[in-house]
Amino acid sequence: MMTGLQANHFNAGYPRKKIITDLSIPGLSRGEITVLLGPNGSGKSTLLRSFAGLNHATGELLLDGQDLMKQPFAQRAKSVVYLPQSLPAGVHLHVLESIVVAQRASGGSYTEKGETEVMALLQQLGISHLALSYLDQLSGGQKQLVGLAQSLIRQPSLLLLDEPLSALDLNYQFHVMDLVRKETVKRNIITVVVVHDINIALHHADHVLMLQNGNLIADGKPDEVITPESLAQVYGVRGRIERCSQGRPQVLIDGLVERPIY
Ligand SMILES: Nc1ncnc2c1ncn2[C@@H]1O[C@H](COP(=O)(O)OP(=O)(O)OP(=O)(O)O)[C@@H](O)[C@H]1O
Repeated sequence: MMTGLQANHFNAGYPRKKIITDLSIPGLSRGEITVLLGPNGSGKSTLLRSFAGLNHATGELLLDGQDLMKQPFAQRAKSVVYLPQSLPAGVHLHVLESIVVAQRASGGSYTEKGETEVMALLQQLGISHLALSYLDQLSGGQKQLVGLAQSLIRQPSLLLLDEPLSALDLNYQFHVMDLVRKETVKRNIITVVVVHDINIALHHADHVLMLQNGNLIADGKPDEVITPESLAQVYGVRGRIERCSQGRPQVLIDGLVERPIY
């Protein structure tokens, strides 16, 4: 049986607006982080939400050979977790309660072992001191970390994170991507993360997908996908790939291409 995630002739969008058309992804492996890149409005959130069954979509979406599109929503929600760009506002629960609710939503029950697991996760994320704080009293970055804890505790096979770093400082961005990597490997799950920072993708991704106008225009290893040519074509910028002192590639942007594509 083929393990991992595969999409065939996948279409997604809104009642009067097709966004993703005839997209095929040959394979995203378990134990790997895939970063989904693309300009604003290119369809990244639409694609992630439709993988989670939250948007209208057609086509085939195979998780370990099983077509998620044929599963009832409740069944799909046991293996696929989508973390939106921001948590819903006005939820008057404290952090611990909100994570217990997430755990129960996936069929888990709050046992002593479960409680130890929740506290260990909060500790790893550096937010155990916030366990009894109310969600609506947290900073944007703290809310993102709680959202990540709620997602991980649900033990998905497919973890979809929509801009989980956008409110985090530089140190936390690295810390969180490191943690996501460890959890992805330890739990042997498929993780797809939307980020805008190309250097985060170069540094942390095993695999990169690049979207433009709802089309998948590149799919491969970070240094195969992130090239001066793709940066010019997709983002309309002139970029160089240089090596930092530790030999890692990083992108430097010199300016816009003369005739921007968009
Ligand atoms: N609920 C909706 N109804 C109709 N059109 C929508 C809806 N949500 C998004 N769109 C449209 O779908 C297209 C893709 O939006 P999407 O949010 O998927 O892009 P994105 O790549 O995630 O963008 P960003 O980087 O800005 O978050 C845009 O043209 C947007 O206007």
